[in-house]
Amino acid sequence: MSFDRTIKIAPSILSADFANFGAEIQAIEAQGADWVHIDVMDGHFVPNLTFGPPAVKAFRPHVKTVMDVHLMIAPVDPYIQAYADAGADVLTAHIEAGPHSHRTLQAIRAAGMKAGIALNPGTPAEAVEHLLDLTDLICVMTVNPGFGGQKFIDMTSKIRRLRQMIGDRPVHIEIDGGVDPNTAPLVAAAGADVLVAGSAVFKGGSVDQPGVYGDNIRAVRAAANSAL
Ligand SMILES: O=C(CO)[C@H](O)[C@H](O)COP(=O)(O)O
Repeated sequence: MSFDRTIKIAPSILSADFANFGAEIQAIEAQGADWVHIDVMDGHFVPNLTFGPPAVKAFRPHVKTVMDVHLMIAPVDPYIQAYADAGADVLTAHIEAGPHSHRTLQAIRAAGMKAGIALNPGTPAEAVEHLLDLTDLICVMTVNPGFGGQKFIDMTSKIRRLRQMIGDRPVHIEIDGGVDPNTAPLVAAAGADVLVAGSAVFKGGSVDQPGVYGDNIRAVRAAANSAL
């Protein structure tokens, strides 16, 4: 996985047809998705339950791009190897999930994955300042995590601050929650390069009408690029 700061669209399969993940992943990739975003929720760190390592392993053969796994679980450390074995390319843990994020990021890299750290809307940019040399991606939540389809919370000043703190390090800033053609320009202008979008990509489409996914992905990408 090489680093660049061009806009990347990462559809969240939280908004896909849960009875048809393989075909949904193939459809979004064929329609221009750059990464595939997988939301792992434990019903404890967030009030919703989704996938575990066996499901992520089952998605792996369908993902030809980047499998971006976002852990909304606590604790994280006991499960890092399981997600490496499942084939995650990027594994992101929340800074709020435990007291030892420094150790967690080291363990994710040691297991052969890119290491991400996510911040809830209430967590300031400075919380990850000591982690910048250990992280490949900072995920800025623009909703309170747990569900798709929520209203965007403006975190543009946090994104700007993070980009300033990151300097010339090869660190992605990913935005997760409420990203659509209206909000994408705000976050792109502030310095984000990976845009997670669930509802905005999957709305109106299906594996039988995959062109809608393509239209939706192009609309988010064009809106983001128009701000650069
Ligand atoms: O992490 C998430 C929720 O915790 C989802 O990835 C996120 O909400 C994307 O969905 P949408 O684009 O519909 O807001």
